[in-house]
Order: sequence, then structure tokens, then C-alpha cells
Amino acid sequence: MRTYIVTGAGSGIGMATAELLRERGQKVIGVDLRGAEITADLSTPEGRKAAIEETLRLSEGKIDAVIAAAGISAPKALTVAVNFFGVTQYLEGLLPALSQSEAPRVAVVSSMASLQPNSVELVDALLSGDEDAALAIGKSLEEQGPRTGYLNYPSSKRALSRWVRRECITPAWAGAGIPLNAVAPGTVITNMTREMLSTEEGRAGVDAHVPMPLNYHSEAVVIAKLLLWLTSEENTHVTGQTIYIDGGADASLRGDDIWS
Ligand SMILES: NC(=O)c1ccc[n+]([C@@H]2O[C@H](COP(=O)([O-])OP(=O)(O)OC[C@H]3O[C@@H](n4cnc5c(N)ncnc54)[C@H](O)[C@@H]3O)[C@@H](O)[C@H]2O)c1
Repeated sequence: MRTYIVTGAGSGIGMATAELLRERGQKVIGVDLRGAEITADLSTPEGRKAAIEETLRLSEGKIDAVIAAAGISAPKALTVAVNFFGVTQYLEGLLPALSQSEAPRVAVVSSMASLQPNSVELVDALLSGDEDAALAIGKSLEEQGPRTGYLNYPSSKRALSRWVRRECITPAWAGAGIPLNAVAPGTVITNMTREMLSTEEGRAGVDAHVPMPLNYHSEAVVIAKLLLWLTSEENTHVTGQTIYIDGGADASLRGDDIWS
């Protein structure tokens, strides 16, 4: 039995992932604002510190895999605090416990939104690790109204996918033998999207931004299955990837020559 930490385990993709892991006989410690073994707020440095301490305590210092699914999609600076630092700082705090495992694995949940227009300035600030600077940029986007404020979301996910790619080859991760990947869903039916998808107008709005040639929205369990494989012992060589699980959205947006 492997010990998995799943953030966002109280709802949606995180909940489906925790359920599937338990069905398959794994030990799961969920982390969320509510409805999980560890109640934690990953939006602040203090909340992350407390979450790390509690995670290390409950896992007794040995963690086989972490799946970081907690996230929000609001036109607010808070979005970058949760979606970027709530993932990266939390994971960094768990590195010593991951290195105790014989087959440590980590996967985070990015988004197809990582390919949408974003704020380059904000992405750079996030990747520099300067949370105050990033929050100041996020706040100024927020104050310009919901349309500009929404840039916080694709910027947080763009930075997260770039962080995965940058970190996976460093001594901290590759040196410790930890494959580190992201999955990037298209539209998934969860609490985050349920309201938008419940009306024809809402669905049309979402679909206009997320082309989906396969023509159906995904269920959380579909994303969970990929997360399970990436963090299983079977995955020995996939690292640094953002895997779009999006019904063809990435292929539509970026076309067939992303290597040129
Ligand atoms: N639903 C989609 O269409 C979609 C598409 C692409 C990516 N994603 C990403 O998938 C991940 C999971 O989203 P979901 O669709 O399952 O949404 P969801 O709202 O059902 O679940 C998100 C969970 O994160 C938790 N969370 C939020 N803020 C937190 C905080 N400060 N501290 C701790 N936990 C916090 C929430 O309480 C919730 O349980 C997110 O990172 C989201 O950005 C979702």
C-alpha cells in the first residue's frame, strides 16, 4: 500500500482521485478547506506551513506520492496564491518525506487555460517566487474588472506548467528520483464549472474559449485515472510534462507543429 497526499480532496477532481485511490487499496490523506482529513488553507504562507506540518505528522514522514488538485478560478489575486504557491510551496515542504519513498511521484493539476492569453509579467513574477510581487500584479488585474481579473487564472496555470518543466530536472526533484508532471484538463464537470455548464448560454461561453473537437466535457474520474498512472510505480520515465487531457483543445489551439 502506498501513501498518497491529495489536495483539493473535498470536491471535484481531487475527490474523484482520492476515491479511486482508496478503491484501489491505497492510503490517502486528503487536504482541503473542508471535507478532508487535513483542514488547511493553502492560500497563505502560514496556511501552507501548517498544512505541511500536519501532512508530515499524519504521514509519519514518509510519502509515496502527492497529487495537487486544489485550485480556484476567480478573477482575483487569490487565484494565483492558491493555484501557484499553494502547489509549489506545499510540494517543496514535502520533499524530505517524498525522498523517503522507494518510488516517489508527484502530479499537479494545471489547465488547458495555461494556453490562453495571460499576463507575462505575472507569470514571470510567479516563477521568480516573489509572492508579494505576484499578488500586487494579480490585485491590479483584479481591480481592472472581471475580464482582466480572469488573467489571474491562465497566468497561474501557465506558471505552474512552466515550474514543473523547470524543476523536474533539478537535483531537488530528478536528484531525488521524483517524476514531476502536470495534467491540463479542458472543461470538466465539477463544482467549479457546474453552474456555468447548467445553461445553454453558459455552455456556449465556455465552449467558445475551449474548443473541444471530441465534443464532450470530461468527468472528474477521467482526469483522476491519468493522475493515478502518472503517480504510480509504473511511471518511471515520464517527467516534466504537461499532459493535455482536453478532448483536442490543445491540438486545435497549437496545431501540429509545436516543435518548430
Ligand atoms: N473543472 C474544470 O473544468 C477544470 C479544468 C481545468 C483545470 N481544473 C483544475 O482542476 C483542479 C480541481 O478543480 P475542480 O474542477 O475539481 O474544482 P472543485 O471546486 O470541485 O475542487 C477544488 C477544491 O480545491 C479546494 N480549495 C480551494 N481553495 C483552497 C485553499 N485555499 N486551500 C485548500 N483547498 C482549497 C476547494 O475547497 C475544492 O474542494 C483545480 O486546480 C482547477 O483549476 C479544473
